[in-house]
Amino acid sequence: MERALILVVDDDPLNLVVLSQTLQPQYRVMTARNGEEALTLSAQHPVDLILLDIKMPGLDGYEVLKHLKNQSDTQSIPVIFISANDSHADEAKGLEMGAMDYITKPFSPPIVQVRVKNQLTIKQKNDLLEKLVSIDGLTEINNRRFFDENIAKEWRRTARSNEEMVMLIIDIDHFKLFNDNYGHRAGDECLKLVATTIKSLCQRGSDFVARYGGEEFAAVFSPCALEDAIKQAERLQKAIYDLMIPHQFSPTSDYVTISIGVASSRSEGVVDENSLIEVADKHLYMAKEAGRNQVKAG
Ligand SMILES: Nc1nc2c(ncn2[C@@H]2O[C@H](COP(=O)(O)OP(=O)(O)OP(=O)(O)O)[C@@H](O)[C@H]2O)c(=O)[nH]1
Repeated sequence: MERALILVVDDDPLNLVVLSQTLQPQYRVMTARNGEEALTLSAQHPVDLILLDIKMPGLDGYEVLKHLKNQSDTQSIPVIFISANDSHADEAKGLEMGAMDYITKPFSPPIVQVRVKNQLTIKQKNDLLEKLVSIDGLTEINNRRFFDENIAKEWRRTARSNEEMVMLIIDIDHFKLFNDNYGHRAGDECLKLVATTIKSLCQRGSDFVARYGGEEFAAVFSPCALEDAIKQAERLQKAIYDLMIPHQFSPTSDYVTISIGVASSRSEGVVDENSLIEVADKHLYMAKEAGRNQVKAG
């Protein structure tokens, strides 16, 4: 595993050197001489922990912490305050604002090392927990919770940059008949295979896929033009057919097939992420009505 990345922020160059030397054997260390630089670096790099001096010219440690907590990308980075100030009121203020720990100067290197290690252990556990609650237990792709949290974020991001965003709702055809005839266990295996195939074909940049419901999946592409998403949906449809999972009870085909509804942020009637989902769902319904094993978009 890669060594954790620690950002040390202090306006005193000597402190930066001593803290870097204290941490460097075990961790990767970046340094910042002021609050502004700290915010820039933490926005640009996947920082695991910040050691933050309180009294600095310009933005002080409290203000830096406030900015970090206001940004979704940085709000979960643990912060340990380092300060010459050993007033209990200041310590309480820092912890109240969301700092994880507080070390007073002059610091002892072994204590800094232990406190850093403790916070990194907690962060690793939190990261794992965060990952686990976003993953579907059966298919091991993102779950509905992940989808709900990210569709709104993605909508805001593409709206800000005036880009086009597309959503696919993908549904396995006649899956009840599959379960009823081959058994629930075989149904589970089929779901896993379909999920893995969909995921492997949707790996570009900020694209994401999720299990949306029982035998329904969602894929979100952004930025993406509707015509390109339709081509991708057709590729998906073919890829699932090409798996040649026997489904002799399906009135549609001898193999498992999918129907896909596609909608874009520029489709008629789409004003937010909820209407995007509704329009994609409407197109899925049309694909089912038109005979299944096809893509409908608009
Ligand atoms: N094996 C298995 N089956 C599931 C799971 N989740 C949902 N299902 C099944 O998926 C089936 C969905 O059936 P329907 O909603 O009637 O749809 P369908 O039979 O696929 O028909 P169309 O969508 O109209 O083509 C039901 O039989 C559910 O029990 C799961 O985790 N495992």
